Amino acid sequence: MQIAVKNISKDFGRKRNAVHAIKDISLEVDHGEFLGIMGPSGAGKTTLLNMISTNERPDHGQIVIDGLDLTQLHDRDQAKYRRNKMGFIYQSFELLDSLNVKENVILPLALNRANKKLIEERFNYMMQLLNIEKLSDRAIDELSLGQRQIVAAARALINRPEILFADEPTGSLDSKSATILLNYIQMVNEKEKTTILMATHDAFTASYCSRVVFIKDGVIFSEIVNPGNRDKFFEQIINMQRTIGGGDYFNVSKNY
Ligand SMILES: Nc1ncnc2c1ncn2[C@@H]1O[C@H](COP(=O)(O)OP(=O)(O)OP(=O)(O)O)[C@@H](O)[C@H]1O
Repeated sequence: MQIAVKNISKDFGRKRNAVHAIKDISLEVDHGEFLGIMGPSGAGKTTLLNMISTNERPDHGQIVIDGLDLTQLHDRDQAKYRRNKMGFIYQSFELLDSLNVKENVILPLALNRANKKLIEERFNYMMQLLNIEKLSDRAIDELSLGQRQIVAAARALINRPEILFADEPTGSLDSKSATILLNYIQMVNEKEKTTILMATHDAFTASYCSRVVFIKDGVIFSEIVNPGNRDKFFEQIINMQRTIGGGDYFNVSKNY
């Protein structure tokens, strides 16, 4: 087991206005898993991801990764841990418009003061792996949304993170771009053995995972393991969404 989430809780606000975003959640994730986190809007998906990635501190409980209790680290050491071991992809890409594609992708290595040769090697490898070599010199505003997200994935992965966190990575993409991105993420999971934690409300996106945990109102409601067939898994996810309820997050009609 790589990640042990032990009895974490998180409240926002105070007293009468307090929101109990996460209530005593425990969860284990193995090395190389591709874990999906699903649940209705406001269920606590982003808060849970942010706590596991140390971007947010839990009020109670521990996050233990490879035997190290990250909740015991000071902010500065947590930031260093994130830089060295974790990669992030968000719905909004978070690329810097003032830099071109190459400059964006190599940024994590440049910030870590990696040597030039390593930067070139890793850059070429990543661009080839994700099939975006042609985009190297482009400006960010010359890219389609799908291309932007694959560039964001390249940047998240250039450091060879042990864990990739993806929060609604397909949320801004059309179905074709989403499919391309998900195939690349799955390939990276298999080829690089990167552990992936992905929050999504979209059943098709979640069907790429090896396991999906469903949260509702800040607690784990259930989980499903991919039976080894994506279509079947997709159906199981849809059925679980129906069981949980929770309004408009059912993205069933999306025709991929
Ligand atoms: N910074 C914050 N301040 C106050 N309340 C917050 C904050 N962040 C999250 N919350 C609340 O905590 C709960 C869980 O939010 P969270 O964003 O984790 O849910 P989610 O499942 O990711 O939702 P969505 O699918 O809509 O993104 C919600 O009720 C939300 O309003």
